[in-house]
Amino acid sequence: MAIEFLKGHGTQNDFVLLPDPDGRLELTPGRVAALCDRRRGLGADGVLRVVRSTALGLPSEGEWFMDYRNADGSVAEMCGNGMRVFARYLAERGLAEGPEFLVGSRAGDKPVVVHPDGTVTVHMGPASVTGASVAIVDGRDFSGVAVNVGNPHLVSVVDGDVAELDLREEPRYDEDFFPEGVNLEFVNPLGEGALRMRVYERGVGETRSCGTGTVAAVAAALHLAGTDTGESTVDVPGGRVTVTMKRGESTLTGPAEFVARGELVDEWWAAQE
Ligand SMILES: N[C@@H](CCC[C@H](N)C(=O)O)C(=O)O
Repeated sequence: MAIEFLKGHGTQNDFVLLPDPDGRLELTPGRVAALCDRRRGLGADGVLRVVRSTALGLPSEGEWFMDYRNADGSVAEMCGNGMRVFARYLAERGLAEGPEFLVGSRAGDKPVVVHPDGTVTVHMGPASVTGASVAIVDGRDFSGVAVNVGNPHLVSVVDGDVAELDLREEPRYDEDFFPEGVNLEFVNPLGEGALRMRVYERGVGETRSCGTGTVAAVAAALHLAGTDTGESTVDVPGGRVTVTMKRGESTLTGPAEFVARGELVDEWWAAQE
């Protein structure tokens, strides 16, 4: 059976899409890690399996479910950049009707709007501040705001330029506070309604963008300013997104691009465990 794939990205957070409407693929952690490997596979930060909600038996009112996996093969609740790419794929393939529709995720159903220029707005839902903790980079402590966007984040506003941080190794964090692991964002305010951000993603490493991370960053910045309402651009190494927050409810708008499509080699797929 030929297995189709597409390669796409949202602000250079890149994904392999696997259309699998009836949930027939045996998508093991080993196969996900092999697909995402930039030398022995296609290379990506994560995999987006395009599957009907009914095929997975997961509760969703949307016809389609974004089954997201990190590059190390782990499952995560939500991926904001992936959701934009996923929504554009459904719209362009004619699998979803109209520019506005619902997509299922492990963090709940997300209303999406695919704009005529190919950018996508995702209604991300609540971004909840859950406390305070500390990330340690290169022996330096960075206090941060913990934010849940369906998945866990710790956002640290940094005094110096975020470009100077060494994120080759995973920063340390309080494992008692984040028993499921955490995505770590480092942020510079750039003035009213503008942030710059770098991120070290759980299950991946440093990526060039993280959509849920940008929402967490804006929620944390607003929280520190004593509000839960506002709008901000977020510049990441891979581009720019815009986040709005209204009484803790968020939207994420940004690009969704496709690079390639093709078929996996059957023998290669079969050889992965
Ligand atoms: N890149 C994603 C987030 C993917 C999941 C994350 N690594 C986790 O484990 O929670 C995004 O754009 O939101």
